[in-house]
Amino acid sequence: MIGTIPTLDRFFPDTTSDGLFRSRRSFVEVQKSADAVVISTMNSDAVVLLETVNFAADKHRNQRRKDPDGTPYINHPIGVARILANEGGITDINVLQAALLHDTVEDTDTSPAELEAKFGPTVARIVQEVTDDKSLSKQERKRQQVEHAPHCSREAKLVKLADKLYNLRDLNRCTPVGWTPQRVQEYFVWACEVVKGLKGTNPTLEEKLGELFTQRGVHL
Ligand SMILES: Nc1nc2c(ncn2[C@@H]2O[C@H](COP(=O)(O)OP(=O)(O)O)[C@@H](OP(=O)(O)OP(=O)(O)O)[C@H]2O)c(=O)[nH]1
Repeated sequence: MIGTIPTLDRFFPDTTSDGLFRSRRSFVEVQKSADAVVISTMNSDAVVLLETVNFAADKHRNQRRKDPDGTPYINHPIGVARILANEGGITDINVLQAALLHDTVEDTDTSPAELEAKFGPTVARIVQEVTDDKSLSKQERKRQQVEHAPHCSREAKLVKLADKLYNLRDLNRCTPVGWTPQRVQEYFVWACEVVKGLKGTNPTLEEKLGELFTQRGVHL
């Protein structure tokens, strides 16, 4: 699109210098060329997702997965978001952002207030819903996930479904360092109990989870 010289304020009337969540309008980049100002438009959702994945990558920068290769941790949240988009058919930007950020509060120094200031209340709320209370014992955290799953919002249920699908596939791919076959099986059994409370949210993701459980002799 070729146009006259605009002021950026005209295109970012609702954007703050440090806030992204209000800048949902078309992102307009102005480039001066020899004889005209070229205005190219870029999907604002793409910009928001780039900022979100950059934030998550920075927060998880020193963390690795438990697999023998020590895969960078950020591969997990990116994978969860990709499952939602590519397999779950999810286009809700808040859900995709929450997937990218889902372990930042639980596993890094990120606070819920920081997420709300940067990404808005909806994203912060979804992340909070999928965040375990690390002050509790592992047994109690696992119990609470089963108990809370049915009461989560649909958005949080989607993130939880994709999170479990990613982790179960990862367990089939390779065993985390120090895990016995029994511990792997126990994770499948426990994950199935959580997923039972998420049923009726996304048929495709639930079917794929069901197949993994069946292969392990566990039934949804
Ligand atoms: N399968 C797999 N999981 C890995 C790997 N590296 C890290 N994890 C994480 O380990 C957690 C599961 O391990 P557990 O021993 O059951 O839980 P814990 O870390 O809370 O003690 C999951 O995180 P979580 O946030 O606790 O998820 P969830 O337990 O709520 O599903 C999963 O994302 C890996 O290489 N493979």
